[in-house]
Amino acid sequence: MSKSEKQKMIEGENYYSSDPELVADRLRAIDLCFQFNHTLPSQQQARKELLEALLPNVDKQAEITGPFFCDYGYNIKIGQRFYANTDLTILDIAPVTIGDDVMFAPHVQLYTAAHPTHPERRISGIEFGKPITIGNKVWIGGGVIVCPGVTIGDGSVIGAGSVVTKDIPPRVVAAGNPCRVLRSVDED
Ligand SMILES: CC(=O)SCCNC(=O)CCNC(=O)[C@H](O)C(C)(C)COP(=O)(O)OP(=O)(O)OC[C@H]1O[C@@H](n2cnc3c(N)ncnc32)[C@H](O)[C@@H]1OP(=O)(O)O
Repeated sequence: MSKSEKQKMIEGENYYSSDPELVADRLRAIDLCFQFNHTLPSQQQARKELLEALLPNVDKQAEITGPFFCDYGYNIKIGQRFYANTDLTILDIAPVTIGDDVMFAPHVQLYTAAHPTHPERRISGIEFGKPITIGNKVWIGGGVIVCPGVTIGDGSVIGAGSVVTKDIPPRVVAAGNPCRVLRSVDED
């Protein structure tokens, strides 16, 4: 049996996002994001239920300030004691895996989504994703963009405004565009 466009998307193969199953999944997710983003901060139970419906693979105690945006929701896994400050965007075409005790500052953007750089192939509508993995005890500073395929090691810190284009090892402070290792966290 041939793979569905959804299977191809999750497995990082070329796929078409115009596939009806994916269009329906995205509509469901962005409706839930919209509803979540239009609750009052004090509507704690409603916010919790909306996040649980949107993010079935995220620890139920995760704290996401909002506004929050994602494409599908079911491709995002987050461990215990997660906190995200305002305006988190996760384009979860491919799996996004976040460990325990992770903290995001405002305006963090995780992009698994990619399009061909070749213009004629790009306008054909074909696209693909690459997974993003963030280890345990990571702190990501304000305005950071994490590009497709990147892994950030356990215990690392990413400085504000960084664009992370390549893997970052465990237990380092890294910053800049492109993001480079500055020092070990153990020098603190
Ligand atoms: C939930 C929440 O998190 S809300 C809080 C939001 N706060 C933030 O997002 C702040 C994030 N913090 C940072 O970006 C900090 O600069 C850190 C943690 C990355 C680095 O802090 P420190 O280890 O104290 O580094 P320090 O200030 O000594 O700078 C060391 C060098 O790195 C450079 N540097 C530090 N941060 C950055 C950065 N974000 N981008 C580029 N370069 C940087 C400095 O300019 C300095 O360069 P130099 O050696 O040429 O002078």
